[in-house]
Amino acid sequence: MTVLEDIIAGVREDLEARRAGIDDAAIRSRALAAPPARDAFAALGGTADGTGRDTVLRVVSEVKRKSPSKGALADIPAPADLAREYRDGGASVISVLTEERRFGGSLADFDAVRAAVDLPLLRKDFTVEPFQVWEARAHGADLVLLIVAALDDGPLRELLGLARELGMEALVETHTEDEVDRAVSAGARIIGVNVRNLKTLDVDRSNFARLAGRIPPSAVVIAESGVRDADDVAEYAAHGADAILVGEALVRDNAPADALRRFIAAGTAARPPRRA
Ligand SMILES: O=P(O)(O)OC[C@@H](O)[C@@H](O)c1c[nH]c2ccccc12
Repeated sequence: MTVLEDIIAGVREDLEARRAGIDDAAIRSRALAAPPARDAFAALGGTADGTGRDTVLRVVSEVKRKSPSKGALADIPAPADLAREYRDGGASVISVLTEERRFGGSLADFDAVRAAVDLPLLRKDFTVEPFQVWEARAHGADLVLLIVAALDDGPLRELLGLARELGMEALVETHTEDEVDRAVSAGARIIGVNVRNLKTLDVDRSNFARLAGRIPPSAVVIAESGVRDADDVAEYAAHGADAILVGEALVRDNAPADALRRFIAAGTAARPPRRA
């Protein structure tokens, strides 16, 4: 069993436990009653013709307590306070991990962040069932995560379609050429290249440059994982990242807002001219 399969088995068990407490009809009506989703694609600089590439490097800042590769990363007594720091530092989107077993996240963390800031929020979890998409919207999410390695084409399209029906977008995460091509043909317009292989947890930053060029300019390209400092940000930006997704380096920093400002400045300065 790969790490990814192992995580998903736990996610499915936890999902069944939550479903015992709230039925499908109830979660759907909560989702439909929630205030409308914010436009995450625009917040990330996306435009239909790709002109967003002229603008600043955007950051998706993550609330991440622990990870399967590194264990505990930071004590986060109040996710709402961290979220306000992220907002003040210029985050475009905040990602909140809700996977409990390996990442120490929860929907309670998500709710706390939702109550504290008005930015678009990514519900970061291993989304494998439509119920999780309804649930995300019911909690005020604007984006869900769809990991191509975890989904066949049918479910990938179905979950992406449902997210959009509910007014949300999806961050469609890839790690190989084939996954990028599957994301593009499914119609994804926010595509992440995760330099961490979720089957082995190995990080290879050079993967980003290799894969980013396959993504059409109409999509927002997000470099995910492995940012240690402003030099890493500049490198991703130079290779075509419109945005970066950062967890560890921000949660470990005593002044995350300042770190964010440095990342945004370094990434914006390194961005190449817009691709034709
Ligand atoms: O902490 P890092 O190295 O900055 O990585 C953040 C983010 O990319 C990582 O948390 C992540 C990327 N894809 C995921 C899928 C599920 C859970 C977590 C992730």
